[in-house]
Amino acid sequence: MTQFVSESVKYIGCNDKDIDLFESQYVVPNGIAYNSYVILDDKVAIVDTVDKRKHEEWLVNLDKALEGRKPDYLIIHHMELDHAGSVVDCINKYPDITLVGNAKTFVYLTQFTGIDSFTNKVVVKEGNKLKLGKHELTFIMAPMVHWPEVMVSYDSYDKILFSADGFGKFGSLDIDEEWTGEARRYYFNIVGKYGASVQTLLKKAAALDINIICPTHGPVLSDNLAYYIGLYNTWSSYTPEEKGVLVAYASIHGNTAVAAKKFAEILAQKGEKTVVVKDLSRDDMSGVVEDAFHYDRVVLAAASYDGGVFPCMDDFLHHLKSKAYQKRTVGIIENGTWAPCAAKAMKEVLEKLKDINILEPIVTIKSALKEENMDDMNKLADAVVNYNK
Ligand SMILES: Cc1cc2nc3c(=O)[nH]c(=O)nc-3n(C[C@H](O)[C@H](O)[C@H](O)COP(=O)(O)O)c2cc1C
Repeated sequence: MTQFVSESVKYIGCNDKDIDLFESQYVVPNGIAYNSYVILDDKVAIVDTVDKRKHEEWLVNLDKALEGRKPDYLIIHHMELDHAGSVVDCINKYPDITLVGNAKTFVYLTQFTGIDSFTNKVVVKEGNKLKLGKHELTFIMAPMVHWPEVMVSYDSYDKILFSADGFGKFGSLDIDEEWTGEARRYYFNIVGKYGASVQTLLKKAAALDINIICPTHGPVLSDNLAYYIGLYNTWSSYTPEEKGVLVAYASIHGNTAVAAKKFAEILAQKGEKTVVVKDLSRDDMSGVVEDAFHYDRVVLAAASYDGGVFPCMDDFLHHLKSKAYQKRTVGIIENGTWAPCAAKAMKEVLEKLKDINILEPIVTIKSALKEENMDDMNKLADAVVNYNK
C-alpha cells in the first residue's frame, strides 16, 4: 500500500490481519498496521521499517515509492521488532544506506541482529537535525515512551511529527473504525505505565507547529489534532476520562457473578449513569484494563481461592499494577465458603498502588448473595455513587 501523506512523504506500511495476538497477548480483531514512510527530497529517507512478518510486502511498497531512486537514510525511531524487524532486510537490499538512531538504538540493534558495527550510521541526540533538502528533521528523545531508546522526529517543511508508538492504535488501516476505543486500549496496555514520560514528550511537542502526526500504528492524523493531544494529556496524567463505574468480577461457580450484576443494578437504580460489568474469566483482559483507566471508579468482586483470591482477579490486579494504575476509587466485594479471604488479597495489591481510595464497607458474602448482605451492598453502592458527585 503506497499513499501520499504530503507531496513528498509517502506511506509504505503494511496491514497485518493474520496475527493471532499482538505482542503475544493483545487480541486485535481488526489486525494491526505497521507504519513506515518515505521522504523523497534531495536525499531520500525511510522512516522506520515493519514487522519481519510483512518484510516482503514492505520491500515491494518501498521499491514502488522510491521510483527508481536509492534511499540515503533509514531512520529508526524505535527498536521494538514490530518496527525494526525489517532493518536487516533493508540493509541487505541497500548496503550503502545510512542508519540514523541514537546511541541506545545501535546497542539494541546489535543485541537483536548480532551485527557488531554499522559502518554507515549517524548517531543523533536531542535537538540534532538531519537536512534532506527542503525537509529537515529534528530529533526529539522520548525515552520510555515506551522503550528507553524511543525518539520522535519533527519535519519542519510539512510540519509532520513522526511520533513512533505515540498516538498509535490497534486495527489495520483498511477498516472503518473510530479512533478512540482502540487507541485507548493500545495506550493503557502498551504505553500506560510511562505516563510521566508521555507528559514530558507532550510538553516538548507543544512547542512545535504540528499539522500531521505520523505514528507507527494506526491512521495518519491530520484533522482535529487538539482532540488526540488532549486525550493523550488526560491518559498520561492518569486523569479519568469519564465518570463511570467498572464492575469487574471473578467467579468460580457463578455466585459472585450474581452479586456483581446485582450490585451494578443497584448502582443504576441509585442514578449512576455509566456502569460497565466485566467477567475477568472470559472478557478480554486488555479491554478490562482499558475500562479501569477510562472510568473514575472500579468495583472488584471476587471469590476466595486457596487462601487468596481467584487467579483471574489476581492477574487483573497485577496487570493494573504493572501499568501504574493510580488516582482511582475502588469498592470491594468478596465471596468465600470456608473463610473469605479475597478482600485481604485484593487490598494487599491495591495498597501498593498510588492514590487508590478504598471505599467502605467491604462487602463479605458467604457462598451466595442473601438478604443479610443487602444492607452492606446498598451502603457500598451509596459510597460509590456519592463519591466525587
Ligand atoms: C479451588 C478452590 C479453592 C477455594 N478456596 C477458598 C478459600 O481459600 N477460602 C474460602 O472461603 N473459600 C474458598 N473456596 C470457595 C469459593 O470461594 C466459594 O465456593 C465461592 O465463594 C463461591 O462463589 P462463586 O460461585 O462465585 O465461585 C474455594 C473454592 C475452590 C474451588
